Amino acid sequence: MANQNSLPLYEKFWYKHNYKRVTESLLSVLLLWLLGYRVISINNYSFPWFVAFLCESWFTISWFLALTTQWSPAVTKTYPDRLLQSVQELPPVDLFVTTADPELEPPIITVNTVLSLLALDYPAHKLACYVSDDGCSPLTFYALQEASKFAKFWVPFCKKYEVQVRAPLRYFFDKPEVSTANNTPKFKQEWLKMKDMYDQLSRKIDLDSFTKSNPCLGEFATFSNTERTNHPSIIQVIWENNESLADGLPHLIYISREKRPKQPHHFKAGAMNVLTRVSGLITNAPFMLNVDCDMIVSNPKIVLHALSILLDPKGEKEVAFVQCPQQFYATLKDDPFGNQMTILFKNLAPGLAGLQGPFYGGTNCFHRRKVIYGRSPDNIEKGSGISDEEFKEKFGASKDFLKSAAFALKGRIYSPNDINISNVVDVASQVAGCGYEYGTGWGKQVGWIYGSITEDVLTGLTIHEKGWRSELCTPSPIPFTGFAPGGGPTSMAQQKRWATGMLEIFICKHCPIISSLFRKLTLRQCLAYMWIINWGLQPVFEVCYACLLAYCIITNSNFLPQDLGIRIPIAFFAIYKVYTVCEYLAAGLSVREWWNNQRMSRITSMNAGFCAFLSVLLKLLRISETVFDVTKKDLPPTGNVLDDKDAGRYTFDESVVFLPGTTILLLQLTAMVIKLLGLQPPVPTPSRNGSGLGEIFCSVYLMICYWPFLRGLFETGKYRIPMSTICKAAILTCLFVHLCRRIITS
Ligand SMILES: O=c1ccn([C@@H]2O[C@H](COP(=O)(O)OP(=O)(O)O[C@H]3O[C@H](CO)[C@@H](O)[C@H](O)[C@H]3O)[C@@H](O)[C@H]2O)c(=O)[nH]1
Ligand SMILES: [Mn+2]
Repeated sequence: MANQNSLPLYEKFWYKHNYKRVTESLLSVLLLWLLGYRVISINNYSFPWFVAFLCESWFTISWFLALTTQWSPAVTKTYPDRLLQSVQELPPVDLFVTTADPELEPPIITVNTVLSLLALDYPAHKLACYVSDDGCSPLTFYALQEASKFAKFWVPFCKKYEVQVRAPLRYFFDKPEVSTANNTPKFKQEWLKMKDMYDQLSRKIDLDSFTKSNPCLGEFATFSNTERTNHPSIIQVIWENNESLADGLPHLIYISREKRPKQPHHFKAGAMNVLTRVSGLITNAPFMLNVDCDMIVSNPKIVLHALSILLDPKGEKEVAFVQCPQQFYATLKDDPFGNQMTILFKNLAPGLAGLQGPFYGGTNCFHRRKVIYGRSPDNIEKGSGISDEEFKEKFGASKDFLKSAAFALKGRIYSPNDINISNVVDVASQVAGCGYEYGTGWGKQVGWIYGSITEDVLTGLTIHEKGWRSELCTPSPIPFTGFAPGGGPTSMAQQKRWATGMLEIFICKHCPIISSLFRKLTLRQCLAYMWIINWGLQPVFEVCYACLLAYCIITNSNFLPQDLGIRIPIAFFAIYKVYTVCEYLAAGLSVREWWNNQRMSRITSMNAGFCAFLSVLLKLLRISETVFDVTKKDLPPTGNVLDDKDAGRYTFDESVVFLPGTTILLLQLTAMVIKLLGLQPPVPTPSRNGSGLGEIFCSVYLMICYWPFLRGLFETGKYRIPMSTICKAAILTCLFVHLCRRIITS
């Protein structure tokens, strides 16, 4: 462990962004002014005025939540060289990869992630890579076996030539890396050989050719008679670093936890808990890095950077986990689907780093094992302080596991020289069984916490509420890159899952407000959590606001001030748009990208967010349960992405997630038609004005935001909104118009 007197292994700097603060304060004043104006103009009181006031109050709250989250951003700087000088021996680190479905997550992607982990710049005998396969797929197993054979050539190649991106998929298809070492004929020869081997590997693990080759024979016999949701635990040691060679290959272990149809398996959180227990029995490293199957390491020194924080004398007492940012690779130009979240991450992550620390993002994160086992920062020095009985109740009945957990909690490294991996496999199968957690603390006090399909944020929250901090680690080059989901259905499903998960957190006993009042979550961190939870709440108000627009035009009433007060929302709108454009330009992004994000944030919120709200309502009413739908991961196109005209086109499917948006669009169109044909009723009270330019402008603006949907009404194939959705939306629109008419005639 680090020497107490040495220089800090990492430092944190808070930076000021006065320009941002001034503009945002000005915008806040405008928002408050608008609310104040609504309250004092008694003459304007009406139903639309009241609804508008309600929605705008909510938008103002959201604005303040975002404001405090981003108010005092910080960055950390790590010093891995100091780390290497100050520690006698580097600690072991367990590496976890999760995959769930060989069709949605092609094994070649998982293989690349695993290869990039095996090739980390860290002593190989201190690393062990565990792959959890929730798909129970012989192909994934076979792919990993082949990958480990390939790794014997690949890893030395990477280390010899200091390759930076150690995933062949990217190394061979990106622009060639330039370095002095790779200009020799020898290098070129080896490069060609590696590329050839990789091509063979990818051909072998292709889904179609594999299915044809009857995969249940020989080594794959364990997979015969298994179904994805009904099979015993399968644990296979694919590669064991027998002689503990520092320059060999890390252990590679395949795990498919037991699944039975009637037993809840808790999706990814359940998989993570199995990984934690199995690795606890085998290597029991005090630190664990977890990545999704598509998150490739693009900075091989990342472990050293993260450990600089975790082993720093101060960090050791306070920091529970180190989160690296999520960025995407081979993304489409100008972010047509608004899902690369560049600006969001740019503001949010440092903002959080300046508070209690970044949220746990589910991937690219280094955890301390004892924190995952439920340790609080204040009982670090004290013993575990609980009886054997309680200990067993918390961690389950496996004696071997209890022993390893006791070691981990004391922060001691389990000396594995008496452990022969192949011998522990039996015990490991037991802790990977689906009955193991029954009646224990797993998922409640220990491990990844159950109850939300964004288990990551929930687990991070339970750690923060114990008083731990977390840190952001952003060395250059960026440590991990993943694949951004495609547009349309995939991205909507993901956004809906996130918003649903956030709401589940809001209604569970770890709700940030409770945690802040009664536990150790700091107030501003609580507001930051509330800000992301708001992804599932704000959509309700957005949908109301959009309906209000149509209502005002259809009934010839107004909700916007018609005197000089109109200048307040106009000023807000103008300043906000100019300010956000500048923010994009300053980050080196285009105006197009800005616009795509502006409009997509309306679309995702009103569709995915609103549906998430409804699905949580259904869960509360016990009508349906929420599920974790895995995001489909597409291989990056081998051709030039920029040439593919269709790549950025919005696609639809039958999912109800598109219904709110389609309805809102039809409503605005109907309102416009009513206005243009002069079908609006006369103004109800003569002392009032009817709907004005303001309402028309807002409605037109909304339709421009919904451009992909507008096109979707007339396109063909997957670019078209399905007829069934259009019909449902049309029925809802008719109902709404009918209701409006009823209200005015009554
Ligand atoms: O039953 C399941 C479902 C998912 N996964 C794995 O979980 C990971 C994340 O799933 P993905 O479909 O890629 O979801 P994303 O929305 O891209 O993931 C983000 O959001 C999730 C929470 O919703 C977090 O768990 C992820 O870490 C975070 O990257 C993948 O490796 C999956 O293989 C499982 O292991 N078992
Ligand atoms: Mn993902």
